[in-house]
Amino acid sequence: MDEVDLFEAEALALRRANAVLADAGTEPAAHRAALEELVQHYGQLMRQSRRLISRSDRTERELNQLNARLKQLSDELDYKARHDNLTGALNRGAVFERAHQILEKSAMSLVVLDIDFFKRINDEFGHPAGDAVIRELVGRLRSTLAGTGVVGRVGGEEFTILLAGMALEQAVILAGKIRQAIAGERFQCLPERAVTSSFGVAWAAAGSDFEEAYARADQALYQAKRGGRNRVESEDTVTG
Ligand SMILES: Nc1nc2c(ncn2[C@@H]2O[C@H](COP(=O)(O)OP(=O)(O)OP(=O)(O)O)[C@@H](O)[C@H]2O)c(=O)[nH]1
Repeated sequence: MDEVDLFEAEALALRRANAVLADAGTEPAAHRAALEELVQHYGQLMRQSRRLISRSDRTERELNQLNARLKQLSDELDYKARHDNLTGALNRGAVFERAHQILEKSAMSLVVLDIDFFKRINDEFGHPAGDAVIRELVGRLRSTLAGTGVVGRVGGEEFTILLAGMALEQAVILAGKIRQAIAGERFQCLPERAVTSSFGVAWAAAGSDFEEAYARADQALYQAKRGGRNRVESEDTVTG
């Protein structure tokens, strides 16, 4: 296929001007005409170049904006993939991943907690009221923890708190404070009835298996439920 010469008209004008220049016998009028033609094409080329430059600047700005938007969307997607959208807490996958990262470097305690008789809250007050309780409960967890620990929602009404570097006894005390922060004052979103939770606490050495510690905390939680709920049990107090 023949290539299209974008500057065909300009090339012709240039060739004509060169021919006039090379011929010593040409009339001044012919020189003038060749010069006028060159000036006209030169002006046109400048106008087109300016247009092209401003168009490419605009395209570059649009590309930068698109890139920024893409980055924002990918950050949002990443956030959504790792967080529970009802409470903003880490989701199960992200909390387990975080736990493995912590255990690579240090020991930790973990607290699992589960809202007591949550099904009844849903049954009596409706699912949206249940959702509001979950949100307010996470708010109370966060304000009691005051920046200590990582909160994850690992199931519908079950949460895990990772406490890097914290001893079991301290974690049991902290779980007691959280229990009180939940049970001690009626929820603003559900003043009609008390909300309580049960707790299981376990400790994991650095480099140990998180899933095993999680199972021990879960066993302690089961004992807290069996023992009457609204209480804290630790792996040390599990009787089997
Ligand atoms: N509103 C609401 N309810 C949920 C959500 N996820 C799970 N649930 C409900 O949580 C309830 C859990 O009930 P159960 O596992 O029987 O436990 P429970 O009633 O809390 O009883 P115990 O744990 O034994 O004290 C079920 O009714 C689920 O439908 C959620 O995101 N929102």
